[in-house]
Amino acid sequence: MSFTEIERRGLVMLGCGKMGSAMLAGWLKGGLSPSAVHVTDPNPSDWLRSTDVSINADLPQTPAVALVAVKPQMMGEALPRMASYGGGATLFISVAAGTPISAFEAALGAGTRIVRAMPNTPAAVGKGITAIIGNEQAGAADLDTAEALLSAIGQVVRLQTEDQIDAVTGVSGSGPAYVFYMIDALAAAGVAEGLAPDLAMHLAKATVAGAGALAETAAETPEQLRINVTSPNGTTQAGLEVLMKEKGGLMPLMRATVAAAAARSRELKG
Ligand SMILES: NC(=O)C1=CN([C@@H]2O[C@H](COP(=O)(O)OP(=O)(O)OC[C@H]3O[C@@H](n4cnc5c(N)ncnc54)[C@H](OP(=O)(O)O)[C@@H]3O)[C@@H](O)[C@H]2O)C=CC1
Ligand SMILES: O=C(O)[C@@H]1CCC=N1
Repeated sequence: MSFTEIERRGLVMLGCGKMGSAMLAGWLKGGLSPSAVHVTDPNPSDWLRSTDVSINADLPQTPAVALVAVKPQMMGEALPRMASYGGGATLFISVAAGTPISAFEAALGAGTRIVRAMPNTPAAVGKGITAIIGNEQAGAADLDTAEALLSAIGQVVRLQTEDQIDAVTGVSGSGPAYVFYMIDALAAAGVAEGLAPDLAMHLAKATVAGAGALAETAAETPEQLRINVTSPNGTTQAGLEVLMKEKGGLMPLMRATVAAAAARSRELKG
């Protein structure tokens, strides 16, 4: 399936909140015609209204793609509206945490082509990462279509098995929230050391953004990049002796954080 087919048959979005809007912004920026996009959402945002996409109007009969971006808790209410698209003519892409492919097959029919995806919010600036996995009916062309669509908002990785998505959710789906909290924590620590709040936040944001960019592009591993910052018996060593404590340090804390998020993802399956 090509974008030409999406332009011809349409793309339907069920739910267009934070994640849906991030993706839609990427697609519109990438050249997708607003007239090809049909959104169903009870509370369209001002941003969504400012685009020329069709909102809560008549939907195409057999869109090329139906994107499901409602909260998992709303799925039971929202999905039946898409039942007429089941059976194979439309490719479904779901970004919902927790909701397994089997739940879509049960609601939409076993012949339905479904790609389950786990993106993250840096998608809003084209810096997302999305993991995808298809059901048996989703062929190579469907995965290529999903990857092409999701590439508009960042990187795409393919999974081997659906159960990997719980750990992916715990790492990269929820991960931006951990990093944002770390920015707050770093800034608050700067304020506690006497810096003005604005300056502390500026330093914290730029440090996390810069370290992230360096980690992504440098040939060295994150471990080596850390070593590069750490002068023997210097300031970083003093700081890391706290952060890297075996008990109560960041490693066990992050392990417990990701485990809790992944466990919640498994739990959402119901
Ligand atoms: N936010 C994130 O970082 C990530 C989210 N996800 C997944 O993306 C999905 C959406 O999350 P997010 O964008 O954050 O949530 P939002 O609440 O921002 O967006 C969901 C949207 O769906 C609307 N909605 C509710 N009920 C229906 C319905 N019956 N039919 C159509 N639309 C409906 C909501 O309206 P209203 O506000 O009125 O309820 C809202 O606008 C979730 O399943 C989540 O697991 C995946 C990865 C990352
Ligand atoms: O918190 C959540 O459940 C969603 C899934 C990953 C990020 N946000």
